[in-house]
Amino acid sequence: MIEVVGLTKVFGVGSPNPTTVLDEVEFTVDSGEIFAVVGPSGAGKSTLARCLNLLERPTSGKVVVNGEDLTALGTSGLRDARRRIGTVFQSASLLSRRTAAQNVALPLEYLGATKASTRSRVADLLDLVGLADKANLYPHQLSGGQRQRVGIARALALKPSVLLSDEATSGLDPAATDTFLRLLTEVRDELGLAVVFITHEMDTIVRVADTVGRLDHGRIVEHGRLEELVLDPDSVLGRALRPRGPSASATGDQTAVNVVYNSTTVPADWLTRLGGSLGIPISVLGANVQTIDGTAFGDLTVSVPAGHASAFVGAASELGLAARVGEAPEPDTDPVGGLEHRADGDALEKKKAEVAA
Ligand SMILES: Nc1ncnc2c1ncn2[C@@H]1O[C@H](COP(=O)(O)OP(=O)(O)OP(=O)(O)O)[C@@H](O)[C@H]1O
Repeated sequence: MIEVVGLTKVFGVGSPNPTTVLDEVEFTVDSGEIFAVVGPSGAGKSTLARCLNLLERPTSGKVVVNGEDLTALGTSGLRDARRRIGTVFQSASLLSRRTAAQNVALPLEYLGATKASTRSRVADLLDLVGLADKANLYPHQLSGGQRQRVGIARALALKPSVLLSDEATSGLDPAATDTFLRLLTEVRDELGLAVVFITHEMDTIVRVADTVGRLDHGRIVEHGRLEELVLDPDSVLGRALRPRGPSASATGDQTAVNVVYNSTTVPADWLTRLGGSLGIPISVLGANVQTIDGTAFGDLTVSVPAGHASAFVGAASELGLAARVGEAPEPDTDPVGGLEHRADGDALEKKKAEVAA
């Protein structure tokens, strides 16, 4: 379990122009839970990742893992504390002159583990991520997805209780992303990890997250369980998690109504029922239905004859749908920033050095 309490990072403290990049960030991730953090470019995601794994000292606030405040530790304690949080970076950040097995062994060697115990643990870890047969290959001989799996194995080498995934699926093709996400949920379940999953890819969140937080200007401005956010017509995150193409517009004598529902609380034939009970024609102008954890979540815009919109909203609410007059609103903020960003060469080298240190 990881608890983040009042986490604040100010760059340039004491300078004339200090910059507050993280501002009282708070969240808790239980063991066995995946918490996704999403936010536009510049929101503070990388800084949050670096403060969580203590590569960066927060200005104030706490990072508490299984009851122990890691931020209170001195420099020598910090080295040990880092072991409790394993990190998978963007582009895996493997050392190019080491084989897959040697990369996974790195944290163990650093810890001073014996050669025999390192060999056995590395074999187990590569087996866990499905790469036992690639142990002696170098990073350039592996696919991007395989490199990320080596990254997971390395992050798990010291048996952390928290796994931090920092834009780890950026740049992976859909199949490799699928494999990575499946592996993430498997290790979460098998090892009971608390996972902090930092990303700008909303579709990955829908597939793995239990809870989601939206970071904006260094603050968590929205936070909740995935299913609740998806069903909330007023949530910026919810709208971004329900991607939908443009809807047709309601014609002159019709009114558009936006409807959001989930299949566990709404009868499957809700549309027919509403049309029948109200005695009006209902047309679908646009729709998205997606399945999260076996439950279908729908977001529709329908048109009803003008003058019947309020009656439709009332009847829909009685059936358990969230309905309101108007088209589905566009997000007022783009929570993902819409950018693919990749670590540049220097940043990668820096991260590699940090991992190796
Ligand atoms: N060392 C630093 N000194 C001063 N400002 C910094 C420093 N590092 C980051 N920042 C600023 O903090 C803000 C957040 O940066 P950060 O890299 O954490 O955002 P991000 O959400 O990860 O962005 P992106 O998605 O584009 O990578 C930015 O405005 C950035 O300029």
